[in-house]
Amino acid sequence: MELKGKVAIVSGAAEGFGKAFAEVLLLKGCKVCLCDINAPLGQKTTGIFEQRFGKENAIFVTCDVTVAEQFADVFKKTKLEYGKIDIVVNNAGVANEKEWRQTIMVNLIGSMQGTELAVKYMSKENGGHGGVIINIGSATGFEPVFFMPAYAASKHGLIGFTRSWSVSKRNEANGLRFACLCPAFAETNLIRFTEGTTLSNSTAEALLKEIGVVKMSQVVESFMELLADESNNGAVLKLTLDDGAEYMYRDAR
Ligand SMILES: NC(=O)C1=CN([C@@H]2O[C@H](COP(=O)(O)OP(=O)(O)OC[C@H]3O[C@@H](n4cnc5c(N)ncnc54)[C@H](O)[C@@H]3O)[C@@H](O)[C@H]2O)C=CC1
Ligand SMILES: CC/C=C\CC(=O)/C=C/C=C\C=C\C=C\[C@@H](O)[C@@H](O)C/C=C\CCC(=O)O
Repeated sequence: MELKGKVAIVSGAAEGFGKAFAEVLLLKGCKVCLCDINAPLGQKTTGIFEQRFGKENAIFVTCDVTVAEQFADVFKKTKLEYGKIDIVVNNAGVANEKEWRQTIMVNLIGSMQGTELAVKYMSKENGGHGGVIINIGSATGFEPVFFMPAYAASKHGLIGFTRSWSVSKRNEANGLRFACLCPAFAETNLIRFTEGTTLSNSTAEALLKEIGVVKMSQVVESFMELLADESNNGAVLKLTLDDGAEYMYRDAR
C-alpha cells in the first residue's frame, strides 16, 4: 500500500504503541488524527509531531473510545480536516482485571466501535475509497491466561471480530480489509503491573522475565508489514521474542 498522502486515525496515540504507529505513518507521508482519553499527553505528543512533520499533517482529538459520540466525533473531524479516511488503527487498550468491565469496554467494544465507524466512512458504497482497519490484539488472544482472564477474553474476542469482518463479501466489494496485530509483552506502560492490572502480579512478572519483552521497533515493523501487503485481508500476525512474527489461521482464511 502506498502510504504517501493517506489519512489515518490512531486511537490511544498519546503514548506507547499508538504513538509509535502515528509516528511511522507521519514519517511515511500520511496525515494522522491522533486520539486519546489522555488530553494533556495527547496534545503534547501531537505538538511534537506537528513540529517534526508539519502542523497541517497531525491533529489531536480528545476521545474516550467507549463513548460512541466521542469516537464518532473523531471520524467527523478527520474527514472535515483531511477530506477522507484510509487507515484506522484501533489501538487504545487497558489491562485492569479489577475493573474488568472497563477492560472489555475499551479493548473490545471500543475497537468494535472504531471498526464500525471505519466501515461507514471508508466503504465505497458510502462515497469512501476503501481502506484498511488494523486492530491491536495480543498474544493473550490465543490461549488461556489465568491471571488476566478479562484482558485475554477481550483480545480473543477482538481476533474473532476482525476475522469475521474480513470474510464479508460486502466489505470486500467496498474495498475494505481487516487485520489484527498480536504482540506478546512489549515495553510500554501497560506492563508496569499495578494492583488490579492482573490477578497475580508476581505470576505476570515471572512470565515477563521468562518470555522477555518484544522491542517497539519489532512491533512497528510488523505493523508496517500488515499495512503494506494489500493481499492480507484477515491476517492475524502474532509477534513474540522467541518466534518473531508468524501468521495465524492462515489456512482458515
Ligand atoms: N504493551 C504490551 O505488552 C502489549 C500491548 N498490547 C495492546 O496494545 C495496545 C496499546 O497498548 P500500549 O501501548 O502497550 O499501552 P499504553 O498504556 O502505553 O497506551 C495505551 C493508550 O491508550 C489510551 N487509552 C486508554 N483507555 C482509553 C480510552 N478509553 N479511550 C481512548 N484512549 C484510551 C491511553 O491513554 C494510552 O495513551 C493495547 O490495545 C494493548 O492491549 C498488545 C500486546 C502487548
Ligand atoms: C497486563 C499485561 C498486558 C498485556 C500484555 C500482552 O498483551 C501480551 C502478553 C503476552 C503474553 C502472554 C502469555 C501468556 C501465557 C500463559 O498462557 C501461560 O502460558 C503462562 C502461565 C503461567 C506462567 C507462569 C506461572 O505459572 O507462574
